[in-house]
Amino acid sequence: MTPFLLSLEDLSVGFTRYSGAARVRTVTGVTSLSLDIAPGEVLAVIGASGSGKTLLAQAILGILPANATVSGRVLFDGKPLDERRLRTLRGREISYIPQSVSHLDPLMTVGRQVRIGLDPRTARDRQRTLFARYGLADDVGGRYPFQLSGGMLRRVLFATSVRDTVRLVIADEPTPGLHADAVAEVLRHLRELSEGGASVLLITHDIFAALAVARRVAVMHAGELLTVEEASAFTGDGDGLKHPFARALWRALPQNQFSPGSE
Ligand SMILES: Nc1ncnc2c1ncn2[C@@H]1O[C@H](COP(=O)(O)OP(=O)(O)OP(=O)(O)O)[C@@H](O)[C@H]1O
Ligand code: NI
Repeated sequence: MTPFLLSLEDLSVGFTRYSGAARVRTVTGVTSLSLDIAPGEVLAVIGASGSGKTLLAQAILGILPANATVSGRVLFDGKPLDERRLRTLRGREISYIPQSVSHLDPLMTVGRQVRIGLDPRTARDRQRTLFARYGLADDVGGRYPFQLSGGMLRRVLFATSVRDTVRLVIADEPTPGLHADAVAEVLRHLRELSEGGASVLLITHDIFAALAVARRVAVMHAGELLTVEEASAFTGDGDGLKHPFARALWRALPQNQFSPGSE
């Protein structure tokens, strides 16, 4: 039995693009990516916009865009995560906190959306518990997404995606546009999930958010996973980082103010 909850083996995602009359071009979104996540581990994936982070999440969840082709293997509990297993695991053992609050249904009250997938007999009680956990007042359940603030919508997304049975949480950019307190709150929720035993894959642009919760940080660039670094190595001048790209990324942060010629 593998010690890993999730293993990606040589995962690639490509797109077919039609340019001109019949010329077909394949564009790679993710190239030969291999990665393991241990039970209860928080692993962050960082990388610039377009580096393939969301595709990685979508490949694991089996929700890639229709024009994507995928190869390689995704193992959950050491067994291939095929469409059939995904159908039973998604929303129960594997949950997804999507990049955009536009994943919420604009025409359904947020309370109903939080109750989707819950046992109908206990759904109302569970909703109350989840709302309390994420600091949402009870009456918020009767409102529609457009009636809530961005921060409240983020918390609703957590409430819709988090179940007691969850073993893997994939959070895609849960913090952009939030003020510092709200970021800290989101990170605290992710940490709580991992303390409860779930593995967390945190996708983010924000390296400091990543370092606040993750033990390891995977660095993506142009569809490739360049390196997986220990979070503790992102310190000082980054000498402990294995990969030159990770060192460059770290040193280029305005917070790290390395004067030219200081190396
Ligand atoms: N449906 C699609 N058709 C063609 N190309 C796509 C499609 N979806 C994504 N791509 C391409 O794949 C690459 C990776 O996209 P992805 O959404 O994974 O990036 P990302 O790292 O999540 O970026 P961001 O930080 O902006 O969310 C991009 O270059 C994008 O143009
Ligand atoms: Ni993305």
